[in-house]
Amino acid sequence: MIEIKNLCKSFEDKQVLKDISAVFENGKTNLIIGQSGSGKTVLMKNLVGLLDPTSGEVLYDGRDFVAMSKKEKIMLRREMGMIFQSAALFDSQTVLENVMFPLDMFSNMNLRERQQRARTCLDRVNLVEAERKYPGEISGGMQKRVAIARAIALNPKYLFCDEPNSGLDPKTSLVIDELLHGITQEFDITTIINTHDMNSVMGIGENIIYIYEGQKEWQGHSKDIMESTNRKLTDFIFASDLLKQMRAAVRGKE
Ligand SMILES: Nc1ncnc2c1ncn2[C@@H]1O[C@H](COP(=O)(O)OP(=O)(O)OP(=O)(O)O)[C@@H](O)[C@H]1O
Repeated sequence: MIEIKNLCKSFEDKQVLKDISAVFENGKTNLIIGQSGSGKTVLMKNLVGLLDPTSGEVLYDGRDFVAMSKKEKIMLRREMGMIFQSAALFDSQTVLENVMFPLDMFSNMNLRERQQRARTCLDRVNLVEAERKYPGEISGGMQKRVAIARAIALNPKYLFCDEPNSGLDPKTSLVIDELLHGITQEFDITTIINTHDMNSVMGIGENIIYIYEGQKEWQGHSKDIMESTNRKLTDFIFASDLLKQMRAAVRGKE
């Protein structure tokens, strides 16, 4: 579980995050949503330590991340897996080598053990057959699955995903969402996903935090969205006519 308390972040005189408190639960897919420029990326960067909050607390299972020494932060980072918007794979390394990379860097395993662990992770994302291929030889969806396999190689307690579905078609996005959701439950990970994808919001939004102009405007489950009377949230979620009609149909049936 990750908890943030009264988190504020300013750049010079511009306040981007305004007093955000929230809990991101383990075993659940926690989603951060909001308009472009609302502060989602800045929030995620404060969580993983790429930015320091101006004030407030970030607690990893009660451990105060902001107050930690550099060495303690490095230790904690080993418990974090990250999936970036672009899959961020090494083009000159095979799929297997890419997944082995964090094990090469941070584990004491011998080569055989590292290969075995990487294959187990590739198996979890149904990609064992691609282990000898290079990133340039596989599809964008497959690259994302390799990135997921790499992110779980060290058995992370916390998983951060920045726009995991960007550039993917809806069907492939669904595969990625199901994978992230499945892994989160299976390994009881605290997963935090920064997303614009409304299919993800409705499909795997177990704990959604809606940021509006740097403030937490709403928090809840995707099931609560249909019933919500929060105008800022519904204007954002149901921005398209199709979604507006779907909502009207659901509410009409009640
Ligand atoms: N290093 C920085 N210095 C100054 N301002 C910054 C910095 N990083 C972000 N900002 C500002 O913070 C605000 C929030 O940016 P952020 O990237 O978090 O938005 P976002 O919600 O992730 O948007 P998007 O959905 O488009 O990625 C923006 O106004 C941005 O210009």
